[in-house]
Amino acid sequence: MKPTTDPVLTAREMRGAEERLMAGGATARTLMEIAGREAADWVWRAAAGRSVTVLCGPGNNGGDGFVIARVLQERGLPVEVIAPLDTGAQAAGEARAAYAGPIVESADNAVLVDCLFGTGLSRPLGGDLTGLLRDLAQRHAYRIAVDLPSGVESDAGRMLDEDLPDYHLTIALGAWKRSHWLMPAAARMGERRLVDLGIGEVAGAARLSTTPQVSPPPASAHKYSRGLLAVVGGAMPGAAMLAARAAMRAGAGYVKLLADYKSPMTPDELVVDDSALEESLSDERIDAVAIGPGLGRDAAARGRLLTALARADRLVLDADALMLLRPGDIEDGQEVLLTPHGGELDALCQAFGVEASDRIERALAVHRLAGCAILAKGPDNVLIDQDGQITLFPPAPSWLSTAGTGDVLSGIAASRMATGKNAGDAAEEAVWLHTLAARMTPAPFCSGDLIRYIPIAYEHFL
Ligand SMILES: NC(=O)C1=CN([C@@H]2O[C@H](COP(=O)(O)OP(=O)(O)OC[C@H]3O[C@@H](n4cnc5c(N)ncnc54)[C@H](OP(=O)(O)O)[C@@H]3O)[C@@H](O)[C@H]2O)[C@@H](O)CC1
Ligand SMILES: [K+]
Repeated sequence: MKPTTDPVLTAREMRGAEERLMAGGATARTLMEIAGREAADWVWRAAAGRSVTVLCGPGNNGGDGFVIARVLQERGLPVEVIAPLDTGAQAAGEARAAYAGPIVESADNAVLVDCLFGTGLSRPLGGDLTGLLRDLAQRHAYRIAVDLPSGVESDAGRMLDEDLPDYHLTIALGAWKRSHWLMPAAARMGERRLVDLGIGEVAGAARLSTTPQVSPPPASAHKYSRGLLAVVGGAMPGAAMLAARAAMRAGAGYVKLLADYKSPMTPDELVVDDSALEESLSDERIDAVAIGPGLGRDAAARGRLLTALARADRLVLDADALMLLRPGDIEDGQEVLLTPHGGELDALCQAFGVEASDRIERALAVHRLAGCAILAKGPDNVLIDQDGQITLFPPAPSWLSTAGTGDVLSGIAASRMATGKNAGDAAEEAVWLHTLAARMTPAPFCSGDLIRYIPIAYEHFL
């Protein structure tokens, strides 16, 4: 298992972590005081002397708001509090009593601090509260969410109401919540900061990916020792070619395209092997196989997929291969990475009889039933590695929403696997290489442009 140094928790895991802190002597009130003070530091910096409105809700998120308001006022900042609901939680009530400043119906200040709801939000806000939030958002040029923007459900990245405001800064308390890194919620949060409450590691929790370190080839390297990747082509040349071209720049020493076409666009460095698939895959020097981009979805394509699965132990399955995969295809002892986008994850769930609605739960179920690692790719990548560890990532640039970038990602992941990385590490490195290449490629770009920036991204992680 990877260390969960930066855990990403569900609301339930967060409550468990809070209970452990309390068993160690902390109280809800002391935790609120620490969280509120630390959050106030961030608000103080962002406000830079400007006036602040704190919107406080009925629970402990509202209690944090009263601490923030008190601390900012003690430091001399002009502060007003709006508290549209009665305070319910005991610690929050104490925090409210300790705040001596103005409580108003509405306010026009420079900075809005949203402490209406955090992880305790259990249902949509409804008309009055959404109206209030939208109105306040219009009146405040700079908006900060404490723990979570109100209206975000903690675990699945869902918005419980429509047309809620965007924020410039979101201050997570104690630990990241899954929705800090899942769309569509993550897109509303602006910059993210984390306040440490000493929660430490949480067994079984998701983790936030940290930047990888890749290596140069060892001094004694030759093309085979660096990893031979076979990309299995099929009906359409373009997508397999993209995956192969990306793989050539992501670490493998030798990339072969197994297909019966040679287009004028084929790079000189790419070896195209058009012999029968059984024969070309019998080369024992092959370290990993990538199959799916441009494979097709007919019986011949399914035949090529079964041949690849019969002949290779380490594979990346993408695109059409994911539409063709069936329960029982992957055998024990094989190391396989699936890289589905949303529609392909739907198809996998259908093929494997998975009914969960939460994306992470769906990916976990496919991981268990298919017996492999899975990278659910998109603007918010979710990785389940071979051991079931969930890893989330900082958001990828939205310019990646263009044809072929998924083929590039699976090509990079396959290249990393060919170098000897296990499926989970290969996928994690691929996401970072792909994301950084996208940040550096002049936009709007197409997937071919993106490929040229993979080596520059690689160099960055050396
Ligand atoms: N964990 C930790 O270590 C720490 C946690 N801290 C803070 O605690 C926060 C979690 O606090 P929390 O559990 O009190 O939840 P919170 O989000 O304030 O709201 C719950 C209240 O709202 C109500 N309510 C819900 N939905 C509603 C709706 N649609 N419309 C109206 N009401 C609605 C709900 O009522 P009920 O559903 O019970 O009817 C309940 O009264 C967390 O985000 C962080 O900020 C820090 O202080 C320190 C360390
Ligand atoms: K909030």
